[in-house]
Amino acid sequence: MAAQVQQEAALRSVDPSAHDSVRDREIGVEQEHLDRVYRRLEEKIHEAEFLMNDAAKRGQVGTPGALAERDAQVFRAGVHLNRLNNEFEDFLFGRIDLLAGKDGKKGPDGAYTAVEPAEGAIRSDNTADIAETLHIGRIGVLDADYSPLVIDWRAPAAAPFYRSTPVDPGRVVRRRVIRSKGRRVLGVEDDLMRPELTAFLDGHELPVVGDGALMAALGQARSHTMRDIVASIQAEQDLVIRAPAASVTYVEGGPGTGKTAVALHRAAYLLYQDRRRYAGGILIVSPTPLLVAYTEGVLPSLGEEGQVAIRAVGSLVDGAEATLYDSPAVARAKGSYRMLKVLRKAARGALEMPGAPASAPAATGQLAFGDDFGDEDDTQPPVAPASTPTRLRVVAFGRRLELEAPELDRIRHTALSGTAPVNLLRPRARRLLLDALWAKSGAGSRHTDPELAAELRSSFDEDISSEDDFIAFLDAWWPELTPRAVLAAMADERRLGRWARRILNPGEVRRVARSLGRDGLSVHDVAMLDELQAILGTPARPRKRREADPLDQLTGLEELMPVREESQRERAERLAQERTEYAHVIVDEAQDLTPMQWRMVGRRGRHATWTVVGDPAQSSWSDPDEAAEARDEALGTRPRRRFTLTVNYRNPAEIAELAARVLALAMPGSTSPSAVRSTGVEPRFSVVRGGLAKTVREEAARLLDRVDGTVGVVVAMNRRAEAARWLAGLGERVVALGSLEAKGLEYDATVVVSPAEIADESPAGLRVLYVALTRATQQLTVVSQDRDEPDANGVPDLLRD
Ligand SMILES: Nc1ncnc2c1ncn2[C@@H]1O[C@H](COP(=O)(O)OP(=O)(O)OP(=O)(O)O)[C@@H](O)[C@H]1O
Repeated sequence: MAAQVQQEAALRSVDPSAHDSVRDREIGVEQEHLDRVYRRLEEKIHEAEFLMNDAAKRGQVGTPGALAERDAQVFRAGVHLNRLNNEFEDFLFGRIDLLAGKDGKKGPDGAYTAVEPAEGAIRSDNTADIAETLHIGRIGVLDADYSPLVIDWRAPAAAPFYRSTPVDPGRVVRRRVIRSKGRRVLGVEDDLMRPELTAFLDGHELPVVGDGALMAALGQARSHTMRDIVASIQAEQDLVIRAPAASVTYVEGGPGTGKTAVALHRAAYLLYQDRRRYAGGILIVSPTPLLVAYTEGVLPSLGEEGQVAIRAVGSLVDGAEATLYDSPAVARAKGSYRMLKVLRKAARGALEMPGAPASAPAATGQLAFGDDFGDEDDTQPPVAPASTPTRLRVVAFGRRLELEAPELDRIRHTALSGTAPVNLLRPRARRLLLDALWAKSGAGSRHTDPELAAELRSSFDEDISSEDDFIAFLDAWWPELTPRAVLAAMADERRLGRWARRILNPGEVRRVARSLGRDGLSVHDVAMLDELQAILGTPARPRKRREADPLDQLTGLEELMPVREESQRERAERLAQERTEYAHVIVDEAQDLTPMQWRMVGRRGRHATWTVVGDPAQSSWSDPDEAAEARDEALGTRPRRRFTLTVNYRNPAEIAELAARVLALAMPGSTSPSAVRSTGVEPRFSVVRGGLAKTVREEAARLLDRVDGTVGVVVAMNRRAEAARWLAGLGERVVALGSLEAKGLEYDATVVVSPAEIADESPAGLRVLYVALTRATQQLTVVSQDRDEPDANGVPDLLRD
């Protein structure tokens, strides 16, 4: 509540009488500053280049260390300018005007460190002078005299830009957001933190321009990619972004409270704080490829690439990419802890059917999902069980030795006792076979001299191990199993039934087996593959020698300039690809991870610090308690630091209010976040007339006319394909998506089709409907069919007050 009061006060504190001439003058002021920043950067490049040329001419290269430092300086300045010119639309985006501080201490970035104003900074007639002005940008730039021209947004001196509120303003009098493109300043928006104060800057009263930066940002049309919020991060969000990285930072908040945005900005902040530590990589786990695609531009816009991997939960295992959704019943079986027990049995049981394919069919790698949601009744041909050798025959010392099926079974059973990874037990099984054959041969009892007996035994082992029949037998009887092969083996209903006895019920066995017989992998299959990899283990292989990397040989600047930049990025990408463990793991939409997925993600952060963001009210997983247990297991005993975000920046109050009715049904007693703005546009209710397709198409077209940006049409999962057809020809601004795919995304306007259908499609359906209803930034239309039981105004039963 306190946070909301602060927000509202901040938003009211704007001078409405600001004239365009004042605005133009203030844009001019900021333009001058931006010009100075660019001049300084160019100066730095020239300085470095001059030093280098001069040294080269005179042949005075100095120490190798000094030369390398100078080369690096030129390189850094070049990269800076390049990035400023090409990548950052709004490199300089903020400014704060501050009162004099309590003491005169300066920090490493050249700014005063005091947070509170000095006594007497505000005179008794409520006037004051601005003592310090700081500009905030995506990277820091110092002037020739080391005074700060631009402060990096992640530096401590930039914190008041985000933290100051009218309730707790600190030294900040005016906070300004600057909009620029390339080298041109386009606009400014001010918020007054001390509206009661008349402040002077260089003898002139401080001018105030605009309607407030946050509102300007929230009112902008949406595109299909997320924007960074670096210019308007709010105080409660800033606390999370800058929270110390130790242990686990746990963030909860309702829809639209900025959890995803905060998670991404936190990654950039952590890298800035301790780049060396996070060279070990930061992993961001996202629920869907659609959300990955939506968010992956944010970090590059903050100047961070390479060190951060954003991966969908279905793409965490190298070489596997989920392309299918499972039906709710199958997902429940595959995602729960019960599946862990089944996999352990399957990994051991699969040894008995070595004919299983070595790998399942390759995934397509597309972002689209298959259309098998709810198709449990499709019949799939069962996979024919392959045979296991049931007898071992070898010849030793001129005698034929045999082991029959019961003996082989006993040996396998002994070899498999314990929990060691199955693939690592092959040497043990081999030894047990040799022991049994040796016993059969009776040779051991013929020699009483232990030394002679040992020698004989050793040559017996050597002879047999090199026999082709024995090698072929071992390969067939104890093959090296791959996770894919075991998963494929589980597609056989009879086998799966054996492995899942008393764990899954017969209906679950049938459905899971059928789902595993399809082409392609589901998100839940990927977690199973990862678990199997851990259960099976990878036998050690002889190491390949690493090829010499020509980059390791580079020393001179000519090579450094053009080659190094490109190749370092390539190398970072390669390393990121190869990485399986991370220094920090950020889990977005954490409420959706199943126990099996938590185990998979946990393996990637065994030694990591964590940031976990989520909203239990949006969970599409049916058993939250089981998931919480798995989460706690993955995070271990690390201490938790908890934050709650309370303000909804996405939905106008009119939409948030409607969604809150569903929240009351989905999670009675929970509170929804308070919407930061209202648009005066109530949600629209439309009842199907002349067919569902026609109605939805008309409503989507209507919204396309009313908003500048995107329109999302959210349908139950099994209607995705037909919904895409309904919208054909309406253009790229409109998309159809299944209820589960809507997670984390947002649109200017949405059409939610048949709330009852979405609510009924899974045990977590009401929470999924809550997600669907909270995707719009401006307008929402709800289309009802008969099963929604709309009233005279078209309001469906589920959404009535
Ligand atoms: N401080 C801010 N300034 C400007 N825009 C903001 C701010 N905070 C959040 N937003 C915007 O609000 C919207 C919602 O943010 P985000 O998607 O991060 O919320 P969320 O909590 O992850 O939502 P959900 O739980 O529904 O996925 C985004 O458009 C984001 O850019």
